[in-house]
Amino acid sequence: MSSAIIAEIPVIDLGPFGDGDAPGAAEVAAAFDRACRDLGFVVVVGHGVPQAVIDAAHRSARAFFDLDLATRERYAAPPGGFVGYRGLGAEGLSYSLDQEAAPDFKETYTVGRIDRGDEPYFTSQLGRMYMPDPTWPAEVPEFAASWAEFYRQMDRVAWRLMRAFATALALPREFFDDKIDRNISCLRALNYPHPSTPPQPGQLRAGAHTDYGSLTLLSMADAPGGLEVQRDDGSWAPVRVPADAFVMNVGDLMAQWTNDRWRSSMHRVTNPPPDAIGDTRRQSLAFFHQPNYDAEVIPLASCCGPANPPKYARTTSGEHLFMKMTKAKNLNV
Ligand SMILES: O=C(O)CCC(=O)C(=O)O
Ligand SMILES: [Fe+2]
Repeated sequence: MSSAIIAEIPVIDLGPFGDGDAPGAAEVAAAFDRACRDLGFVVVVGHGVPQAVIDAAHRSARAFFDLDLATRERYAAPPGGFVGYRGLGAEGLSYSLDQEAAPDFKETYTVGRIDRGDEPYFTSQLGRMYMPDPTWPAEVPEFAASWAEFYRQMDRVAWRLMRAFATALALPREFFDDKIDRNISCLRALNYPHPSTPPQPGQLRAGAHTDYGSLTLLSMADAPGGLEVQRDDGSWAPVRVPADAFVMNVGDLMAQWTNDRWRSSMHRVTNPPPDAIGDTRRQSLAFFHQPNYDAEVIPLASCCGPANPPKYARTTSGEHLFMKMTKAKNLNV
């Protein structure tokens, strides 16, 4: 990792934040405010997720993608659904920004919220759409348990980050608690195969896009052809993290909540260089944190003023997600 990369994507230790009441909390929150005003990308260390939990989730995903295609396709997302397997070419993230290009050269496996209650919030038609039953590939026996554990741990990290966000925005630290206590986050493994033929014109591993929700946490195994974030001048900065750290990036809903004080930056996953040697397969695990589907998102008063009127109309977490997923062809509706 070059020092330029380290300098560009700040590293923040979440440990001293605690749950928002630890002595170092204010300092950690201030570091997030600075980073989120800048590129909106942070390398998070001290997150508390055991390495064994991270490794087990990666191993299960890898074992799934190693199954033959016919088996993988048995777990294909049903029409109109987004959980389960989606093969090469099923999705183009650039479409979510109305940019047509060749589809992403990736395959994915996704689960929605795992712990659900029996109240209407969960059992209603909307609840079932945003939180469909997860499907677990039987051929990888440890998949279900390793992913359920990883999901819960990531949910906890995201909850702490949202407390850091509230503190950073001079709100009561509990401000987001009741907006994310029944969140509709999804956990997705992305497998970028080693390409055996050159990419189609304009085809990337993942086209340029912004993420839709409050924040995204990414765990990745390093490989040629990786994540890049767009700088102000339009150029792209590589994002690399060690296997024990997560990349955190701000999503659209946080940008809207903060009236663009914070940035939901464009990012993409590039192809491996044509002269890359050996296997360039790459895998990442993304936890897309998405508030409760009925949580209202209205620019915060503390981020607006006479010189800075609200730029966004009211939306809800669910409405925003539905609109973006429909465009990206995550939902066949
Ligand atoms: O695989 C990665 O590193 C990032 C993928 C990504 O940005 C996404 O799926 O939203
Ligand atoms: Fe993304």
